[in-house]
Amino acid sequence: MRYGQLVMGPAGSGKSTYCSAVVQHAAEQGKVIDVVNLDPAAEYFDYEPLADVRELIHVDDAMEDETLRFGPNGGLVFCMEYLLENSDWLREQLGETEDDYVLFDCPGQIELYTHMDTVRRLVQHLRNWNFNLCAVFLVDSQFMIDGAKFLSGTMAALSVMVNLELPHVNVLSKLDLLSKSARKRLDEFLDPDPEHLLSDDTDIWSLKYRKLSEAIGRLIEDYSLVRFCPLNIKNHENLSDLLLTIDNIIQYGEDADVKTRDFDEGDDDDETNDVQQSF
Ligand SMILES: Nc1nc2c(ncn2[C@@H]2O[C@H](COP(=O)(O)OP(=O)(O)OP(=O)(O)O)[C@@H](O)[C@H]2O)c(=O)[nH]1
Ligand SMILES: [Mg+2]
Repeated sequence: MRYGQLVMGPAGSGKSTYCSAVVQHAAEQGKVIDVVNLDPAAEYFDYEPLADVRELIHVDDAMEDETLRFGPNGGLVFCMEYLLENSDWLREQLGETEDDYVLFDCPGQIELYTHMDTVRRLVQHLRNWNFNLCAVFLVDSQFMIDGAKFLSGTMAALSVMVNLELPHVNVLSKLDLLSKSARKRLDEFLDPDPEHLLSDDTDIWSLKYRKLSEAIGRLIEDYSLVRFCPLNIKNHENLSDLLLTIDNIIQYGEDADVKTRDFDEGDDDDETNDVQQSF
């Protein structure tokens, strides 16, 4: 079994920065976590990727091609399709090492996750290659401190959850950038009461669609559909807690122990040894 996080979220939500921080955090504990860049349009990240989709196809290839003539968005969709058609490339790059832990730094084009099936098909491949995956969906906390934006961010997260059918963790990123008063307000959003959140919205559009917004808010609340983990990437403890949550979901660590016993000692007649091992 191998382990992976599919790091997703809107453009600029902090995906690549999160990947670097996780790699560094793991390294400080003597663990190796790799990152695969899946963004064909990436210009900058400061991790050393295990694999980089730009070596297979770059968004410029799709845009500069005389017959394709894509713009940046269509180009990106084309590149992701191309990656799927050439999934053997990714498979080779990933190798077959047991117990590997890989972060997949995805592009920031939200429609790839919300309603297109590109990422869903990628997930299928990764599962076939023995990856235990968790979707990590980042949303910039700066956009989440007003009622309407919070609902819209929540709906985006929900639509990814429904589309991908993967274990899912939502993360409110860039907490370090929030002012003190904004951080206080954020508490209201972490355990949201949508009716209260929407009571501040007074513009005409909000008033007109108030009932609809309230109904959506109630749905999210009543069914506990979406929860967010706040992340201040500069706070080690905070990052540790988040990673622990994710590691539990993908059973990182647990499976590895079980496997050692099952396969290495399964044929061993010495039962006392087995018993000792399990404690
Ligand atoms: N202060 C602060 N800045 C952050 C944090 N995360 C990201 N940033 C900044 O936000 C900008 C975008 O971050 P990226 O990590 O490139 O975001 P991304 O989601 O990978 O962006 P795309 O790949 O373009 O979709 C960069 O200038 C980062 O330095 C954070 O936790 N705190
Ligand atoms: Mg990025």
